[in-house]
Amino acid sequence: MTSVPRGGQVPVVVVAGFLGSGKTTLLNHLLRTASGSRIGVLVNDFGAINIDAMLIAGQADGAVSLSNGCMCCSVDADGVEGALTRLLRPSARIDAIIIEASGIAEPRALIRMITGFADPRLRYGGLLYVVDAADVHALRTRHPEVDSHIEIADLVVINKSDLVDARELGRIREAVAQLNDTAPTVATTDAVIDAELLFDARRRAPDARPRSGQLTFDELLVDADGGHDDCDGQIDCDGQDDCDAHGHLHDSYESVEFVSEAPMNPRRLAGFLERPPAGCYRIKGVVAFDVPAHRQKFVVHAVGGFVRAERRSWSGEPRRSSIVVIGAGLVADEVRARLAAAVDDGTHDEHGILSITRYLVTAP
Ligand SMILES: Nc1nc2c(ncn2[C@@H]2O[C@H](COP(=O)(O)OP(=O)(O)OP(=O)(O)O)[C@@H](O)[C@H]2O)c(=O)[nH]1
Repeated sequence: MTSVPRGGQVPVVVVAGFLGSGKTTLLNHLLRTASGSRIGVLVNDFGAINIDAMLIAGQADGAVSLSNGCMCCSVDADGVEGALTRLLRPSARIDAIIIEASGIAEPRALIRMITGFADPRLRYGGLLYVVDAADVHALRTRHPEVDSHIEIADLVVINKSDLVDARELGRIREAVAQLNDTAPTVATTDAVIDAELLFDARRRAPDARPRSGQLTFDELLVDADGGHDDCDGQIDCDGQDDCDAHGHLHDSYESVEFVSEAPMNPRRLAGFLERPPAGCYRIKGVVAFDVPAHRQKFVVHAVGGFVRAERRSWSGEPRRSSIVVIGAGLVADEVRARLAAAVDDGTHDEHGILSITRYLVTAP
């Protein structure tokens, strides 16, 4: 990827990759490790509930989240432009901006949107494309358009390399190189990459005022009139030049959201994650259980056949479960009915929590 020129333009790096490949994990890693740099983050999630923004380190610290469907296709690019403009104001003193595209965004349209902004303080910083090592071959068969995304990447991160052996990793590298022989590839577990690959983290002038890490949400919104976009969870696409979207991945994907104020039953929720409804590819959510010693916030993920859970603390937000199910051909009523059946009805189940805790990973 390119480094920041002395002129001081802020690079805008797009992080894209299919559903569940590890984009949020990567972003979180960068936010945790690039402590010397101030990174502005735009998160674009698919669906009305922005789970990704909830999962960004520090509870959306420094994140402007745009839950208006697929960013590349929002008719009104002002939402993105406005957010970028806020991040670019001098008082924000941002070193780099990362846009996490939704898992079914069309990177080309996003890149055109960024390069189309006539703001001299901004420069396109490249496309980082994340692939899931365990799924990339099947994904390319299912969605051949992924090849064209890899072709235009400036850096390809082959994530989840822990799930494949060295020979398979070699095959994936070869396949990526056949599509794109100029972009470097990095094989990672838990998307651990060096921030220097994305932008020059040493850019700050020696006499610059000390900075206190990431911007807070409030700092970002300080001069935001209207702030976040009016979002209705719809994907708006009018087929403009910047949005020759027909044939985009999101055409065939939809999401179903489920929110419960009552806690979930761990065993039944685990059953849902392990045997997802027909057409489901991806499930993610934050979940509350009413189980002694397990009343923390559980973050649950299912991608393909893989389930993962993390335990975090609630940081002031309501103890509520929010789950997003993404797939093709989902029957929304059935999905919601199955999740409703996984709400805790008070049935005693002494060891039920084990069906979730067995999937716990230590947050990287
Ligand atoms: N085994 C394994 N799991 C990983 C790795 N990186 C991420 N994951 C898990 O994969 C799941 C999806 O990761 P995310 O970072 O949320 O993926 P994403 O690309 O942001 O997903 P979408 O927002 O749905 O597109 C989570 O359960 C992660 O913990 C890895 O290197 N190995």
